[in-house]
Amino acid sequence: MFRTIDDLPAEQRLLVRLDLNSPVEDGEVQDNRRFSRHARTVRELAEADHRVVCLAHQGRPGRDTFVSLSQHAEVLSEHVGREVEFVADTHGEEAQAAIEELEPGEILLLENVRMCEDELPEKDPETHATSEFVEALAPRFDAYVNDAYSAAHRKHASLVGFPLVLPAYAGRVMESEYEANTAIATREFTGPVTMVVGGTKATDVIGVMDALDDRVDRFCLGGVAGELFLRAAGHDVGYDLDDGDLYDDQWADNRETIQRVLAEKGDQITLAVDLAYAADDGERAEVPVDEIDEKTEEFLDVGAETVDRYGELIRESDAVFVKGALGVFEDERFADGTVGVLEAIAETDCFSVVGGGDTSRAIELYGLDEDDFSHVSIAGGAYIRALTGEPLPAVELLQSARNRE
Ligand SMILES: Nc1ncnc2c1ncn2[C@@H]1O[C@H](COP(=O)(O)OP(=O)(O)O)[C@@H](O)[C@H]1O
Ligand SMILES: O=C(OP(=O)(O)O)[C@H](O)COP(=O)(O)O
Repeated sequence: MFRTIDDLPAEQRLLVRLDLNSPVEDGEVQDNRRFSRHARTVRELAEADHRVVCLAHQGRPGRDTFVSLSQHAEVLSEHVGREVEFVADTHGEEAQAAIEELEPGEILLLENVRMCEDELPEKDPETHATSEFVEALAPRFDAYVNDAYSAAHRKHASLVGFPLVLPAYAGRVMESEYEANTAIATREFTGPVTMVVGGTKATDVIGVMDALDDRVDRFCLGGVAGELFLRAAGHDVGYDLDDGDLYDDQWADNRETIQRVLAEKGDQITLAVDLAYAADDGERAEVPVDEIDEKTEEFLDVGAETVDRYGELIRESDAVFVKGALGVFEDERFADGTVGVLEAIAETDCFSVVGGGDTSRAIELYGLDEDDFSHVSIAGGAYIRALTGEPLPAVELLQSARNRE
């Protein structure tokens, strides 16, 4: 394991890496769970009289979401309940002056770290540790805290460079995400383990099923990926209507794998028995999968019978993991599958983890209580990698930093 902020000496000058990467609409940064989660770490550090200098990224160069972090400082400040000063500089003179002026308990957010050209190239930690960026900032601090679990799959300077040159600690988000997302591999469960997999990306679903078939007793499928598996099982669904582009390319790329997974792990796989679509009057309608001779509708959710069956399986489970939505829950008419499954989980006392940036959004959208789940992840790509057992470089560095001491 790694050291956490419980192990920090008193009154440190801390460089704290957060992941505040957020949706941006019409130039406006949207508040989301990443702010509230990281605010807990930042508040705890400030209340302990550390000097807290935060580093974070937003978007990628060339994209609309690549904006300054000035708005992030305001949103973060509201969640922390203390002023978060912002400086429009990553590591130059202005940033260094603001860092020097900081008093114990004060919080500063530096500019979008991806505006610094040393940050983004994926390089090994040793190279990043000797970059101008890391060499300019590191001497200003006593220690480095990484709380950016959801970016831990990236080998960027701010994630892998500092733990080589500063004592390194995990923040509260890093700690809780790591523990929950590796639970599927590390915890012993006494009863059945169920995994609900959906969403739009077949490769994610296949990767999870391939990596976890010895840990998971049954997979409940939905979403686009679920429809592709229905196609592999011989149903006349899982292809694009007209000019859609969700199914056919994924089918061409993954057909053999989906068929292999279905053949090898069929006993563990539960597929939808009914699907939902928008009828001519715009209302939700459902059809049993066995009655579909030809796909004439765009299926946007699993049906009520499927939700009942998945609910039964969840109630029998000792642990449930969720990756990907069962339908287009952003449209209220097609939220029944995703919300029905989340409600079933919330009502049980099984160990539960809900992940995937989009899927976890359904929790607040439909008024579910986050506390009814063991863990709601704020990670997307890192969550998938954790489930499939792929290493997260920034986490490994926190672990090796501890071993070096
Ligand atoms: N049948 C479907 N057709 C189109 N989109 C779907 C369908 N089912 C689920 N989705 C979409 O999948 C998205 C979530 O998928 P994905 O990005 O793979 O998962 P996450 O980011 O939550 O891990 C949701 O935004 C939802 O609208
Ligand atoms: O939002 C993030 O990842 P996610 O979309 O997989 O959750 C992280 O901030 C990483 O961002 P990146 O995928 O631009 O490197």
